[in-house]
Amino acid sequence: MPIFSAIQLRMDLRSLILLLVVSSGLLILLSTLSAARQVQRDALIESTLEGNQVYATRLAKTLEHYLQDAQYALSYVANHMEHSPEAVREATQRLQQQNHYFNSVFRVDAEGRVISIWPAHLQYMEGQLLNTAGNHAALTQQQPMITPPYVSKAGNWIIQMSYPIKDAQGHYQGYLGGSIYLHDGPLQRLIDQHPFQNGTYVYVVSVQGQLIYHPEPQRIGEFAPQNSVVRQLMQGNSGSQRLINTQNIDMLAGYVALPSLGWGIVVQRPTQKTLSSLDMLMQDVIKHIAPLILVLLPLLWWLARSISAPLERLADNSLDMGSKSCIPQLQAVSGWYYEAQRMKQALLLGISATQEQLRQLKVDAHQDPLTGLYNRRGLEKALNELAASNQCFSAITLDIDFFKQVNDIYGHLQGDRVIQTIAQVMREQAKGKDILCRMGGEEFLMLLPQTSLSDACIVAEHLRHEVERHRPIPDQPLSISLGVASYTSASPYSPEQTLTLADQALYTAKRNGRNQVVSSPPLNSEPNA
Ligand SMILES: Nc1nc2c(ncn2[C@@H]2O[C@H](COP(=O)(O)OP(=O)(O)OP(=O)(O)O)[C@@H](O)[C@H]2O)c(=O)[nH]1
Repeated sequence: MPIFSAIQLRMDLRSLILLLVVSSGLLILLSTLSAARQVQRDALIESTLEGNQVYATRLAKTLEHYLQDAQYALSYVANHMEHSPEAVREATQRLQQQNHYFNSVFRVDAEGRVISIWPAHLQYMEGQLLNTAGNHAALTQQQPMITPPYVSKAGNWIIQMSYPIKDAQGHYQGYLGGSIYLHDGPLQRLIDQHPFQNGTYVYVVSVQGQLIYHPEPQRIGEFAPQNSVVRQLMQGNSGSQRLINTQNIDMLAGYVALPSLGWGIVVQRPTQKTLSSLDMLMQDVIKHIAPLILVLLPLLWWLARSISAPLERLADNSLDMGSKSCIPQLQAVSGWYYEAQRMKQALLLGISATQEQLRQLKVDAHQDPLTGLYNRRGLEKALNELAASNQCFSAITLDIDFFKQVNDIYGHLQGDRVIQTIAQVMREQAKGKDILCRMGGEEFLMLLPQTSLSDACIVAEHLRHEVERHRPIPDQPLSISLGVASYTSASPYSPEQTLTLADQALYTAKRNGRNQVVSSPPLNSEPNA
């Protein structure tokens, strides 16, 4: 047997309904969760990108103001500074200590020699030629500027801000400079003023693609032009995007270019961190749905059972459609829904019709169609019942005399009428429990339960007389010959042999001249009539 049909046979309607409902429910739930997750995910990514860009814009403005303020403070002091060594020292000290813009402030002459520097621990450099990238840039350009990041003498990544100093004739006299640490300095305090708990961080990049600030200090000074956001900033573009960064991490970045400084600010958050809240949200949703499912499952089971139960009972009860209890049992099944009700009605109609046909078949099998009396099969059944109940009975066999003549003279239809008349007379003479039978042709038999031979002979004589009286064919006299025998518990003959005795008596009656009753044994020799 193919596997599929084997499975089909085992699967009942209840399991099918459950399977269907549970699987479609799960499918709907999963697709809803998946769609909700997708929508939520897109919204989260969108809002994170937007939030990062807004924050980058705000930070850019703050940074721009900060550096403008620092530049202004530097220019103001440079423009108003006295040239005496004490005045220069006091000015550098005040600028460094009061405003907190710079990690160090220094006055450098036109050759690049340090005239004054603050804080105090750097004063060993005074009088020395300053050999830094910032110094070279300031001396070369001789205008207000901010350098790209470089490593200071003390080994720190810094940027240098400088403002040129000129005498009354406009001759270049050196510059006033300030250094800003790119890590652990005012820049970091400014950028990290709002610490993030959610994995978000900020970095600052120059138009050359060099990291000016990064929370991992070892990365400051690194060039990252392969980073797509850095590339956008190098072209002066602002915006937001999802990207894989140089560390191969999926990021959501908002970025803003600061053309006035030649810098770009990037605020970014790992995508995975953003989406982790989504997983928690989904877990919450499932936690809320799970009890509902637990309540629903038994309900579904009950529903599936209620749907399948009437069909199961209809099927079970229909198996025994021949039994009398079948119809009442089917009627007791509650067909609470349309299809079950229709199936119940169809089964009741079908089984009633089948039972009626069976009944008719049984009747037909035991009945002679011309007279309505029992046929030979009916006789057998009646005889078996008599034998089973061990009842005594008498048998009268009878045969129409010269019936062939009737058929020959008047035809078979008239012959049939005569046969029906004999049957009618037998019915009229019979009592309630008497069994009437047409054995075939014009031969009949009467079984009289609980009747002695002498009483049976009286009945036989009545029959003979009544037949003689009837004239179904007016000009044709009608008579019958009869043989009678009896069966009792003391009888040496079986019930079947008793019928043979009656038959033999009938032949005797025929031989003796017909139209008479002969008993076996003859009446005067009956032992106990
Ligand atoms: N009309 C009709 N005739 C039948 C039927 N069955 C048998 N017969 C006829 O009954 C006749 C029986 O004839 P026989 O057996 O010679 O007996 P009989 O003429 O009655 O003579 P005895 O019995 O010796 O008195 C035959 O002609 C059969 O054709 C039937 O159902 N209808």
